[in-house]
Order: sequence, then structure tokens, then C-alpha cells
Amino acid sequence: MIVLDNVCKTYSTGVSALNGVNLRIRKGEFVFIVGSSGSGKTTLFKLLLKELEPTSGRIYINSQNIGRLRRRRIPKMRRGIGVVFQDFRLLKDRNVYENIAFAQRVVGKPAKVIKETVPQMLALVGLADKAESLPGELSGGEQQRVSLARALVNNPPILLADEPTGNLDPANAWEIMKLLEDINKRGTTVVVVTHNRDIVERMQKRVITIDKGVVISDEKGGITNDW
Ligand SMILES: Nc1ncnc2c1ncn2[C@@H]1O[C@H](COP(=O)(O)OP(=O)(O)OP(=O)(O)O)[C@@H](O)[C@H]1O
Repeated sequence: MIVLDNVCKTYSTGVSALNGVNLRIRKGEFVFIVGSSGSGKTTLFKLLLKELEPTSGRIYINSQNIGRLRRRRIPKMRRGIGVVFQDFRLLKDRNVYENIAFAQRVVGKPAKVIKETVPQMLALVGLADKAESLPGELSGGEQQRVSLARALVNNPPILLADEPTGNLDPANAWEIMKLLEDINKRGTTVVVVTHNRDIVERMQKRVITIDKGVVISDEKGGITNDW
């Protein structure tokens, strides 16, 4: 489903963020990507979303070499990937319902579909009673649930989460992880970048460790001392 073939990324400043990454993530997997600050994790996500181009190497998503995609096909490719960030990135002046509905409107979903699916997503993330609330009226954990609902509302086969628990206390962080696990069990491939060692240890999933732009370990439940 996601394949990186000898991917290198050097920024125009001369900084080498990725130095020959080879990776294969299968459909339906749950994978953590860990590594110290500056090791290249966010760069990797940006390459998967085609916000950046690799300096060399190839990236395949669903067997498609995304480096060879025509420009007009990029929005469709991106719609196949839901994204969640540490800072939630919700529209502050729109309520919860509108935040989720917006993600559907921009891809042209009919009003009837939106009316059906927004409540389904709210139920999935346990926020059925918060549809009318503004993001500022919610806890951090609740805001992250809204951003998850928004990321998933168009049913993407892949979910990328960049530090999804970075702003949350341990209890809320754990709840979000359990939700990601549920979402994964429903068939979505989930890739999570995190610094949260405790969560990675408890979840016992595949852990890919990146250091200075290379994969230094890749094993189930595995945390190396290098991280
Ligand atoms: N736009 C940019 N221009 C130049 N260098 C960059 C740019 N973005 C990132 N870098 C550099 O590339 C390297 C990898 O950065 P990246 O953001 O991918 O790391 P990270 O593993 O996500 O770090 P963190 O855990 O702190 O978020 C770092 O040395 C960083 O300074």
C-alpha cells in the first residue's frame, strides 16, 4: 500500500532530511514511526502527501508511483489519505458539525450524504452530543476526536497522524490511541508519528525508528535504545 524505494530528501538549504529510506507498509497495518527531533519524520509525511518531492528515489501509494502522477490527479490521491496533526487545525469559528461537513463540501459531497455521515462520524468518535459546540468549548482530547472524524469522513484507506497526542494529557492520549486502533480494525491503514514512548510500548505494534534520515530499526513492539 505504501512503498518507499531508496528515498532521499535534501532541502534547498543543503540539509539532508532523508538518506535512502526503504519502507513497505501493507494495507491494514498499524505502524508507529519514531525518532528523535529532526530525524526526518515530518519530511516523510510531507513526501507521502506530495507536499514535497523526493530528491531521489520512488514512492508508491496503492501501487502507483506518485512521482509520476499528473498534476490534475494529485487532489484525488490526497483524498485517499486522512491527516491528523498535533495542533488539531480545526476551524475555530465553526461548530463541530460544520468542521466535519466542511471536509465533505470541499470534495463536492451532496448535502444528503453530508447529513447522513456527519452524525455517523460523531458517533464513531464519541461526540454525538457535541455537534453544536465550537472547538474552543471542547477539551484537547475532544478537539482531537473532531479532527479525527474530519480526517476520516471521506473514508480514506490511509490515515497519517503526526504527533496526534502531543498536546494531550496521558488519559486523553490513550483514548485517542484506542480510537486509532478501532479505526485500524475497521480496515484503515494507520501510520502514527509520535514521541510518546509510553504509548508505543503499551500498544505493541510495528515500530519503525528513523535516525538522521535512515531507518535504523523496524520491528513489532520494538523500541531501540537509540530513540
Ligand atoms: N523546509 C525545510 N527547509 C530546510 N530544512 C528543513 C525543512 N524542514 C525540515 N528541515 C530539516 O530537515 C530535518 C528533518 O526535519 P523533520 O521536520 O522531518 O524532522 P522530525 O523528525 O519530524 O522532527 P520533530 O520530531 O522535531 O518534528 C531537520 O534537520 C530539519 O531542520
